[in-house]
Amino acid sequence: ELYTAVAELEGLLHTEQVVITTLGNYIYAQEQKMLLVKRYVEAYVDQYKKASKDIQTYLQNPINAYLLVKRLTTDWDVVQDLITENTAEEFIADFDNLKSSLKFPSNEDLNGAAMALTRLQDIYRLDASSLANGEINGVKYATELTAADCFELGRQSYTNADHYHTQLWMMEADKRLKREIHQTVERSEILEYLAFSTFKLGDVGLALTLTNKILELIPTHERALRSKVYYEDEIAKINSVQRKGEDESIGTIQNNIEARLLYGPLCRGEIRLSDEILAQLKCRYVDNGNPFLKIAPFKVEEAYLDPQILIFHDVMADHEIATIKALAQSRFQRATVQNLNTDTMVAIQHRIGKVAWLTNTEHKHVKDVVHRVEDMTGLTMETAEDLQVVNYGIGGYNDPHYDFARKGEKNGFKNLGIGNRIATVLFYMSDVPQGGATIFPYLDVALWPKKGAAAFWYNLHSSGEGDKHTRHAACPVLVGSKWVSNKWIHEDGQQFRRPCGLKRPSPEYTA
Ligand SMILES: O=C(O)CCC(=O)C(=O)O
Ligand SMILES: [Fe+2]
Repeated sequence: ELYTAVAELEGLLHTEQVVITTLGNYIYAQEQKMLLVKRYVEAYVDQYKKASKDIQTYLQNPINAYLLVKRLTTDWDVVQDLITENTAEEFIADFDNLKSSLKFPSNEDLNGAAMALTRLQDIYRLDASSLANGEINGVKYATELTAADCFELGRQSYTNADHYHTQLWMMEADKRLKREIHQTVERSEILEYLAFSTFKLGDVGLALTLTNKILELIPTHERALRSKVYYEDEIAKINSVQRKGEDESIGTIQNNIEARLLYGPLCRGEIRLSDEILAQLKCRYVDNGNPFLKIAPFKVEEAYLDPQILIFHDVMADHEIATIKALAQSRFQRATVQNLNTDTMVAIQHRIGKVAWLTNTEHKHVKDVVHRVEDMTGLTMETAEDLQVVNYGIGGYNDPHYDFARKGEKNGFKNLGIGNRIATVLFYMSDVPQGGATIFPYLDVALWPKKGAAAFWYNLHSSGEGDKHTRHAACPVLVGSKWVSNKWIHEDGQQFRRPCGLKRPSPEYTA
């Protein structure tokens, strides 16, 4: 669970630093030992050369005779001790200590980090070759991947039964391997995964060709020999009966990819509102009739009119952000969201970010922010939920959802007042260099995080019905660390603030 938030990754960098120092010490100790052994060898060579010139004369000298015997007794003992002395053991003990005292990522973390990369690949249409070059959208951010790095991405995809990405990354691994002087992985291993994923994706013919390539490299490769027979059988079957559809897992994975591609264009910023709509959107200063706000009114920008989505600029100060982040960081848990489809595996995966809830009484800055929400919206905070803080790491996202609870849905609202979530105020507590937009797929609206700004919209029509158009999602973070906080406002207590009716009133603001 470490990979989800950039803040957590910092701990791993510390681990790496300690690992580097420990390994450096180990190498130094080994080198010192080898230097000593080398010195003994040099002395042996030196004397041996002298002796070889004239063996008889050399051995007739009692000093030489003594030295020869000494070299092969006590000196040799020293050398032997040096070689057999296990300096490694000492370091192994050190490493065991490190393991228990430092943060080390698990295999699950590795899988999560790899999945995050493949998810970003889909949504932002990043091709494997550029990614392997360390490039994201033309900007070089990272070092190049080796064939082994690509191979591991493929292998992680394989463990998730994601044959599509297995194939992509094994192909990239093979391409890179050809250019490597010091080869980082065995070609036969790449080909094996490549053949299997290719088969799973429906191309038995190519799977067989790839398997034959393995056998060219290693004619006795047992698994390849078995696969060859199997693939040949499959081909024979296809030739007799038209082969039925592939196994379901591929369908599901491809559906997932479809789902991602559906909102990919919005996440990539490829879709813009029409000029007609844009022309109607305005910016203004708003004081909501509040005398205090006359002096410093809110700067409000309309992001959409129906339903109304407003952006409030500069409504969270840097020092408030710092406090809220610090409070949240101390109690992060992996985000969980209620899931109606009961597929628990998926439940963890449709939102990846760390979540913490902050109460008003925790810190003056939290209280100030919540009070500001009341001024911004004109709605009571009496029945609102605590402030929810989220930090999305690389690849962190939130699938399309409604903030309100639908009929028959058990709501998992925190500190809930009675009633549904009438409105959402979403504070952006960081800028995000690439990715991380909040998108409204039905409206073609994408809100790009801007530190200190907040988005505000009503989730419910004034009748209390959920507004279907408010469906929204958080696009995966491509580069950076995204911090937001949600203030969910409830229906209860808003009766005199937002009169109910059958039609949605546009919130009234006095400019
Ligand atoms: O992070 C975002 O941009 C949206 C978050 C969101 O929709 C939620 O937490 O309910
Ligand atoms: Fe939401």
